[in-house]
Amino acid sequence: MTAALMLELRDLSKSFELHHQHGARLNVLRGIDLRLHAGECVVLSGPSGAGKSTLLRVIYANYRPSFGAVHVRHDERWIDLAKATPHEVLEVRRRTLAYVSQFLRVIPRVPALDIVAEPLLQMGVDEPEARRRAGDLLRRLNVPERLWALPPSTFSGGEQQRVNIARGLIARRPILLLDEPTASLDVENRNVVAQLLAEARADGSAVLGIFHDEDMRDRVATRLFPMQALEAA
Ligand SMILES: Nc1ncnc2c1ncn2[C@@H]1O[C@H](COP(=O)(O)OP(=O)(O)OP(=O)(O)O)[C@@H](O)[C@H]1O
Repeated sequence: MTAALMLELRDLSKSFELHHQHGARLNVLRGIDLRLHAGECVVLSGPSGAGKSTLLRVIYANYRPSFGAVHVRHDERWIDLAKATPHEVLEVRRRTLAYVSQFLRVIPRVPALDIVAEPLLQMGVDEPEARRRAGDLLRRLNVPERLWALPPSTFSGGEQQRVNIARGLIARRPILLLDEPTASLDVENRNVVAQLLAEARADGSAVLGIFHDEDMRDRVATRLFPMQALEAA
């Protein structure tokens, strides 16, 4: 059986208007076509400035593309996020699309355990179960138990990143977008993340990510998607 198509980008382009430079335009993405299937891990590769992070942000609907389509399979129907309403975007993010960036957006005064459990609570999992699963995941990611009741604002970069990964992976989503989620992690914790991604793929998640570390890229990628920097318009 062929794996289900989960995400399809068609002729996608993105340019930014540079307001401080008299409205000059910077072309970052042009004519991107990409198909992502369940169980795949496609890694975006290419030099700094090639538009890798921009592409993930366009897919997550943080940026609207200048041209083209972002088709996402959501509840067995297709939604073009380039044209979706804000309500549809939120629905897709709640159940279909997860985005794990390099940095944890710390919510003041909320303990690490609650930050990780929150996506499960939003899906209707009861609180004791959500907190138990959050603890299990933090333990796997070697976040010491003494930190779980504390807000992560004082955590080290690597500890914050592991809380961020736990929050992003705890509620299994069909499509995972990962922007350098392992940049500040040591080898042992990178291994844990590689294992968690393998489990997500085995469960049918489709993964699209950026990993600058070559070793990590080689371990997790089923395919590379090369990108090149464009000239300014
Ligand atoms: N909001 C924005 N407004 C204007 N220009 C932007 C914006 N976001 C990104 N850019 C520009 O788009 C280009 C691509 O940036 P992007 O961060 O997507 O590259 P990247 O391939 O992820 O790079 P790196 O590997 O260094 O993280 C850069 O020249 C950047 O300055």
